[in-house]
Amino acid sequence: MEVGFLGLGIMGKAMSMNLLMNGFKVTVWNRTLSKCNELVAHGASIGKTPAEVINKCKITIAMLSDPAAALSVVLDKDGVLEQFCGGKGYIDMSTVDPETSCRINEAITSKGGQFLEAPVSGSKQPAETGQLVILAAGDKALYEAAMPAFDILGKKSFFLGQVGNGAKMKLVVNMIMGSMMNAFSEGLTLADRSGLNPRDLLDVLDLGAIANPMFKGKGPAMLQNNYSPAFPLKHQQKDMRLALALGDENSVPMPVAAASNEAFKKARSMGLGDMDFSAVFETLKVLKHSS
Ligand SMILES: NC(=O)C1=CN([C@@H]2O[C@H](COP(=O)(O)OP(=O)(O)OC[C@H]3O[C@@H](n4cnc5c(N)ncnc54)[C@H](OP(=O)(O)O)[C@@H]3O)[C@@H](O)[C@H]2O)C=CC1
Ligand SMILES: O=CCCC(=O)O
Repeated sequence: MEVGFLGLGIMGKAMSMNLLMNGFKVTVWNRTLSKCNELVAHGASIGKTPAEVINKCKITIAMLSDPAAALSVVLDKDGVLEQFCGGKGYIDMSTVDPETSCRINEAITSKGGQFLEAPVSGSKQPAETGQLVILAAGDKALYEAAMPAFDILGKKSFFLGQVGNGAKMKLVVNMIMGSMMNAFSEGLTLADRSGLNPRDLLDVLDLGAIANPMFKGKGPAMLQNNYSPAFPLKHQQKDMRLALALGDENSVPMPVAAASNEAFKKARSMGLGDMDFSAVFETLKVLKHSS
């Protein structure tokens, strides 16, 4: 099967490499074109623009940073829409808001094409090992046509109905995750300041009702001030902001998520946006120094 792939950041690089290593023919494009080199060295073809990739491939996947990037790649000069026509499918796996997904859907279908949103749960390592959870919605025939690729990329795919539902599900999940990360950071800090060994806290948490892969995976690195990015903090803050907007639209009070968003904004203001989202832990250390 041949696919196009637009966006070779942390996730896109791992996902496209995984497709390549599993026998797919992949044509890649990235805004910073030099990031295509590693994929090309492993057998990928390169498109100089998104339009060139669309022209070549029947199905193209995108994995881009945020709503502005997702729209720009479709609508701007040399973008996806310039070459779109009937018989082609576009799958956006970026995390965006439902409105952005709906705008892209309208643009693609106005050209006779098929559109699927398919944001993912799971981070850098699951992307490398094909263990993502795919949250698809939109064109059911495209979902079925893309299943050989989804089977490589993920351990489970959900089809959630109309366009927007995938984005909503993803934002709800990441809203919960961001709030959990803040509660976890406060717990590690409270344990330390009240005289406990935070490593003991990790062991206790891991044996109880709130044990989870995120605490287990990120905790030891956080205690060593290691925030090597798997999920960049700037993207987690974007997801909190988009989830809060979804809460506004649906009149859902979300005081916990709102406070967590403020903590991620604080971390961004400290220059931590490109670090892993667990670097929000650092915002609590600043309080210590200033007291
Ligand atoms: N990292 C993770 O754990 C997860 C991330 N996600 C979501 O997946 C998406 C990608 O995440 P991730 O790979 O971590 O992000 P990165 O920041 O590593 O990569 C972002 C990608 O978007 C491209 N990009 C940014 N702005 C533009 C633009 N204006 N025009 C064209 N391309 C642009 C970048 O190109 P360039 O190289 O030129 O900067 C790069 O390819 C995000 O929506 C994120 O929320 C979802 C699940 C997990
Ligand atoms: O959007 C990013 C999700 C990261 C994760 O699920 O670990």
